Amino acid sequence: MNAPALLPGLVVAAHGRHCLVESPDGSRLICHPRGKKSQVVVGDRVRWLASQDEGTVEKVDARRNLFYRQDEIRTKSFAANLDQVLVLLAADPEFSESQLSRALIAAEAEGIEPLVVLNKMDLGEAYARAWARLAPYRDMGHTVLQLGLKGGAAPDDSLADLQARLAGKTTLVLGPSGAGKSTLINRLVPTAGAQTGEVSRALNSGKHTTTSTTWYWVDVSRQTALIDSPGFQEFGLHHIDATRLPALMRDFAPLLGGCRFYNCTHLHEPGCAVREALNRPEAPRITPQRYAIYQGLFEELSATRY
Ligand SMILES: Nc1nc2c(ncn2[C@@H]2O[C@H](COP(=O)(O)OP(=O)(O)OP(=O)(O)O)[C@@H](O)[C@H]2O)c(=O)[nH]1
Ligand SMILES: [Zn+2]
Repeated sequence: MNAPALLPGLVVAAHGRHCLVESPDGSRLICHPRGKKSQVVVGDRVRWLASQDEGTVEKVDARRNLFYRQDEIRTKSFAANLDQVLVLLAADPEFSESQLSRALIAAEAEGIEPLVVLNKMDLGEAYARAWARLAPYRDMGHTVLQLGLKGGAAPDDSLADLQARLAGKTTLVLGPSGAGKSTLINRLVPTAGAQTGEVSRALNSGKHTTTSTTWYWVDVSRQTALIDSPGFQEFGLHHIDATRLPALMRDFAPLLGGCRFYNCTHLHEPGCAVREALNRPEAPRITPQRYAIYQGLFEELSATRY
């Protein structure tokens, strides 16, 4: 007897020991990974085998990239095969530069293009302040877009610009609570509610909890996808070695090689090009905020791990 054929599929949600796999025809079914080797994450392309009304994931295709972050001490969440990461911030609540920097470093480490978006354009003064705090990120070469999802501050133009950048791509959407992540997804994905309902019914046996990472198709032709992932607050970078940090920070990277010592940590060495750029008024510059973030992360990632 021939071995049964493995079927191709895409992981659109994962929860505990089971996941939801979508076939090329759009149909979805619950699969269980076979053994530890086939641990899957959202965005994985897999080969699966039907078994009664469910299936088993037999093989995970090689990943183009894998986006890591750490929710708690031990729980890590991932998504794979991403084209870009959208970090959604808002004028209010005030965003944390540390969280933003961590997300940017995590994306850079996997070669995934980050896109920073500042929402709530209608909040005049607070918006101007938040936009100014993002100036260093624009200067270091990040794409930073304006967005107004509510309040009539030219919202349609800003949304159209963002939509054009998402088209045909798979984008992971991250952001602190209250920035407008759900508002954005509901605007871009008219069927988001139905898609979420289907996933929670399949994976959480009826409980409407959106605690897991979820894939949304934006268009009926299934070319554009958004992945919604909770847990931006605790953004651990434990998979990154401290010495890699400067190369992953776009304001630090161009200065590397200008230090007197080839293995400069940029913390205390004389003749350090990074520290010379600190407080400089014009580019290339390192702001005190970014330098403090680097110092903190360096210490965090150099600490002995058990
Ligand atoms: N003023 C203003 N409020 C907005 C805008 N976009 C979203 N909001 C509001 O901001 C609040 C938070 O939006 P959500 O979409 O729930 O934010 P979220 O990021 O999903 O937050 P969590 O569900 O806590 O993760 C809601 O009351 C929205 O109506 C905007 O452009 N301007
Ligand atoms: Zn240095």
